[in-house]
This record gives sequence, structure tokens and C-alpha cells, in this order.
Amino acid sequence: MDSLQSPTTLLYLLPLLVAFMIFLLHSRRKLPYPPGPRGYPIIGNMGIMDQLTHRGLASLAKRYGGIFHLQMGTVHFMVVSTPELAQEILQEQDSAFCNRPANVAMTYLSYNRADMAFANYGPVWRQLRKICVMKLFSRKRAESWASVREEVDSMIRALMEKTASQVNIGELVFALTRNITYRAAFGSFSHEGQDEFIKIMQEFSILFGAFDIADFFPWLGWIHAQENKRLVRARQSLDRFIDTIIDEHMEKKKRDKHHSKDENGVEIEEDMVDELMAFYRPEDDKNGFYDSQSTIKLTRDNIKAIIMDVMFGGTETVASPIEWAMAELMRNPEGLNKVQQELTEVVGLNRVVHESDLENLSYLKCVVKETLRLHPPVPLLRHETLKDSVLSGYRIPAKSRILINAWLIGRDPYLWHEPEMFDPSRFLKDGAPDFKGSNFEFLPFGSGRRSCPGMQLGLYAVEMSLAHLLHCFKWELPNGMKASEVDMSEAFGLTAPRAERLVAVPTYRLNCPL
Ligand code: HEM
Repeated sequence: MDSLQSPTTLLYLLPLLVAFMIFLLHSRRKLPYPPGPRGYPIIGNMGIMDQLTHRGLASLAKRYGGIFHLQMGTVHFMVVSTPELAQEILQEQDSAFCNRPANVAMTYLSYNRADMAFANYGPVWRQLRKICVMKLFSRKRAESWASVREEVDSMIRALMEKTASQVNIGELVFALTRNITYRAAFGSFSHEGQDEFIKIMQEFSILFGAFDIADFFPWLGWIHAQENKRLVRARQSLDRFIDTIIDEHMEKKKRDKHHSKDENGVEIEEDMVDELMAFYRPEDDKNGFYDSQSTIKLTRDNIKAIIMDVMFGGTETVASPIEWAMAELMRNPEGLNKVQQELTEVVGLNRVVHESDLENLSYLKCVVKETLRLHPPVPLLRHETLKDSVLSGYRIPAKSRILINAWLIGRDPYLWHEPEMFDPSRFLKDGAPDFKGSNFEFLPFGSGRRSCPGMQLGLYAVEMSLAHLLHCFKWELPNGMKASEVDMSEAFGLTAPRAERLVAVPTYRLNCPL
């Protein structure tokens, strides 16, 4: 008998045959990746890395559709630009798509993801988010903060000195939001301290955006970060800065242990560091992340990283829509007139705007919404898959980067009538979309588990600042510039800021002093 046909040989070959059949069946059943540009071996599509902006991805979406695939080194990117798929990711399959990607710099500078924004999805993130939402970001808390009101007042006072002269609105509002978040985070205000902190944050911002080869070949990751001297220096300067502040707060706490009022009888207002220190766990405490009552305890690294979230989350994202709204209104005198008329009717010209007025300023609220539609400060929502998933019949492996192009969805002509036009009144119509997270054609704050926890606080600061700027002053363009000449181009950056700072001339319009 031929040896190949012997029963023993067949017995050995059978399992191999079965395994081969299973492999064939499995590979046949494997779903395809979404369509996308063909890449090169090893580097994939890294040759078009400069297209990873909302505009670059919008032009690729024209060619490849509402979902497409890019491979950067070993990392898969899935780019989505339809509200239906956004809903599937942020609502129906949120639990599988709610991780946050972080590059080498983000991981290192957030103390190995000790914050909320970059924390991996799981129990630690859930607890951090609970603390932040309850203690740091509630609107009630925001309204009780003197910092927003006082900083807006001092901006208006500074503007009154400049009446009839050219004002750089961009610089003005960026300084305003930096002051608000700095005071909210650290309490007292010192110009030297703030200047130092701004320098640290600017360096962080550059490093966050910098390209690193290890971002696309993650196995090069952590070792690489330790070798990057610039990253190490940046984190050391944040350490020095916030450690001093934490020590001062600890001293203050010991001093004020039995007092809730200061020496002048004024209630002591707690800043964010105070709030977070209530959960402080010294580094040498070996009792773990929770105490006996299962309350989360925070290390210094957690506190530093959360403060950094607040400074990044709350500064540019708030300043950018104020400046864009002013620019859109300067280009649209009819809209400007309408919003100022509403302010005159609701508030009058004999006093300034109060918080309680905001709910009656419906056109102003539409101006804010229309600005967030056209210029979302976070144009690309960045998520990461926790496990192998399927989207629209395509294979999405675990750890894929998901980019939802909120900017493009907000300008889709199938969803929005005349989408390029600035028309706040579209939001006055019955059934107009809202940004609370259940209308997937309008996602300035995202939706689902990773949506923005600072939304109420951010809106409050945007609405208050805009209401004051528009109520207190008439605005004109400088040097006889025409409305159509206002430059509306964007600079490259995570928050799509204006390329050219907006400059305009204010004239005081109230009948009363501030
Ligand atoms: C108008 C102002 C703001 C806009 C448009 C905005 C927008 C966003 C967006 C789009 C996200 C990502 C959502 C997602 O991935 O699905 C986000 C996340 C976040 N925002 Fe905001 N934001 C604003 C203000 C603020 C403020 C004032 C703070 C804090 C003081 C803040 C803190 C955060 C944090 C910590 C996260 C990460 C949340 C997480 O990963 O769990 N934001 N924001």
C-alpha cells in the first residue's frame, strides 16, 4: 500500500486538513476594511499625513465616501463623516468606541494618562469624570464663580478706555478665557504666575501636535518618550509650577481649618485645586486608589493632569467661538443689528447683562449655535476602539483610531440648507437641532460617554462674554474695511482658530457707567 494512503498517515493529516479548512473559511468570512487610498508597504498612507486635518479629510471623503480607511504605519485610522455613522459610534456602539487615543507626547505629558481626557475608558476614568462633573464643571458652580463675571467686567472696562480705537478682539478674548480658567483653577491671580503658566502650556501645545514616529509604530512608544529631552523638560516645569501651588493650598487648608470666611468676613471661595485636594492621597500612601468607603483618592499626578485638562479644555475652545462669532457678525451687519436690538429690548441700555437675562436672549443663543456649526472648536472627534468591531459592514480592529469629522457634518448640503451661509435664524425653527448630543448632524460637544463635561461652563463663558461685548459696544471694521473683506481663513491647530486675528473699533453704547 502507498504510504500516503495508509490509515495512520490519514489520521495525522486529518487534523491539519480540518485546521486548513477552518482557516480558509475564517479568512473568507473576514470582513473588508472600509475603502481608502492604497498605501505603501510598512508605512501605509504615511505619505499623506498632512491630510489628517478636518479639511484634508473632507476632500478624501469626497473620493472615498462617508467612511474610509487609512493605515499609518501599524495604526488603522477610520474616518467617518455622516450623522448615521456618528450615531452608531457615539450612541449604539459607544461602549466599544469610547476609548481616547493619545500620542507619545500626550501620554507622557498627562502623567501616563492620569487625567480624564486621555484616560483609558474604565473604572478610573469613570471616577475621575464623576469628580470633575460634580465638583468642577457644573453650571451652577460656574454661575457662582466670580471669576467669569469679574473677568468679563474687567475686559469691558479695558475696552472702554479704547473706545473709538482699533482693538485686537482675538488677543482680547484669548486673554479673557486664560484669566477665567487660571482663576477658576488656582484661585488667586498673579500676572507673573500666569505668564509662567502660559509659557508652560504653550510648550505643551506645541509638543501635543508634534509628529513622532512612535505614534505610528507604538512599540517604539514609552522608551522613546523618556529619551525626548524636550518632553521631560516640559513636564518638569509643570511639576515645579503646580507642586508649589499644591503646597500653598495645603498650607492654606491647615491655616483655615476652622474658618469658612476670611479676615474680612467674606466666604472663602474654593478653587479647583481646593476641590481636588479633598480627594488627595499622598504618593507614599499604599492603600490604593480607593479608601475604605470606596471613594476615589487622587495623587498629585492626577491633580496636575486634571488641571491641565481644564486649562486646555477651557481656554481655546471658549475663546475661539467668541472671536469667530464676532467675525461672522462683522461680515453680516443685518445679524449684528438683530442681536443688538434683542439686547436693547431684553436688557435695555441702562444696565449691563445679568446671568438671568441669558435665557431670554434667544437670537444671541442662535448666533452661538450657528458659530459652533460653522466653526466647531473641536472639528475632529478622536476616539479609539476597545475591541474588534463592525461598522457599516466593515471590519474595525481593536485599537483603531476613529476620527469623526464634525466640521464636515456641520456643512453637509444634504443636512443643512445653504450650509456655507451664516444664518443664526435656522436655529429658531421648530425641530432645529440642538447640541446636547442627540442630534448627530450637530456635534460641537460630541455625544455619549466621552462628550464634553465642560459644556455648561463653556457655553456660560461664551454667552456672557459675547452678550457683554455686543451689548456694551457698537462695532465697526477699521480703516473703512468692507464686511466682505473680513478674512475668514483658519490656522492649522487642534481647535481650528482664525488665521488672522479679528480687529474692530468699539464705541460705548450704554447710558450708564459699568
Ligand atoms: C465652547 C466650549 C467647548 C467646546 C466646543 C468643547 C468641545 C469638546 C469636545 C468636542 C470634546 C470631545 C467629545 C468627544 O470626544 O466625543 C470635549 C471633551 C472634553 N472637554 Fe470640552 N469643550 C468646550 C469647553 C470645555 C471646558 C470649559 C472644559 C473644562 C473646563 C472642557 C473640558 C473637556 C474635557 C476634560 C474633555 C474630555 C472628556 C473625556 O474624555 O471624558 N471643555 N470638549
